[in-house]
Amino acid sequence: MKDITLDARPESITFTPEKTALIVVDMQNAYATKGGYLDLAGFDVSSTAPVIDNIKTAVAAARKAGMLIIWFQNGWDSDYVEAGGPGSPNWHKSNALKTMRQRPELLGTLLAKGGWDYQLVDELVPQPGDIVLPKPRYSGFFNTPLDSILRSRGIRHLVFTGIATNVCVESTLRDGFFLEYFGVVLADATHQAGPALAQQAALFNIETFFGWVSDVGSFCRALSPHVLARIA
Ligand SMILES: NC(=O)N/C=C\C(=O)O
Repeated sequence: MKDITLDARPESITFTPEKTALIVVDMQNAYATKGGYLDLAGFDVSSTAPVIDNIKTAVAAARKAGMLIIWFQNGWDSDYVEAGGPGSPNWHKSNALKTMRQRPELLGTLLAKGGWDYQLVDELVPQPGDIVLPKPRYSGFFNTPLDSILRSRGIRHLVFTGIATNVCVESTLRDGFFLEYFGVVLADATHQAGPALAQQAALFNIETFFGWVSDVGSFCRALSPHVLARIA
């Protein structure tokens, strides 16, 4: 197992691919497809197609390099018991729940397990050996087995892709920081919920306070000698 060095901001970062996970956050129809939750709630999802392509490229490179791939799906049971009632801030702040309160005909559809909105987009298909994890809140560390999955494999470095940069990606990376994980975001494999400034602000926060920011081209370039060495 050899280390690789990835060009990143504010400085390059070195890690062992076999001891690193690529985390794909919430690439569900809800967040990336017209007619899904974000679109119905008034967020712009018109430029998510290149992000999906870039995630596909990053996942393929990571898999060849021996990295663990973890896919998150955000949501709840179709009765929304897991979402929490009025006693939970989630009930008050979740735009999916708010949208359904405004449009009761959508109840049971947005972010509901088993439905189209909850499904990963057609272009991104987990493979045997990948791990698919449901999560009930923005952070992938909250009420999920993520930490023990990573610790049991000796994984300390996390490479993040997915939607939304400023919500679930940033929340998971921040919680990882507090748990002593090194978090890197591939900026062109992420997309914000909200205006472009939300993307810039999230990347600024990550680069300055919580982790590192790179891109899919740099990630693939950094991994390619490692992939060739694994094949030889
Ligand atoms: N996956 C996310 O970043 N989600 C953002 C908002 C939401 O789920 O309401």
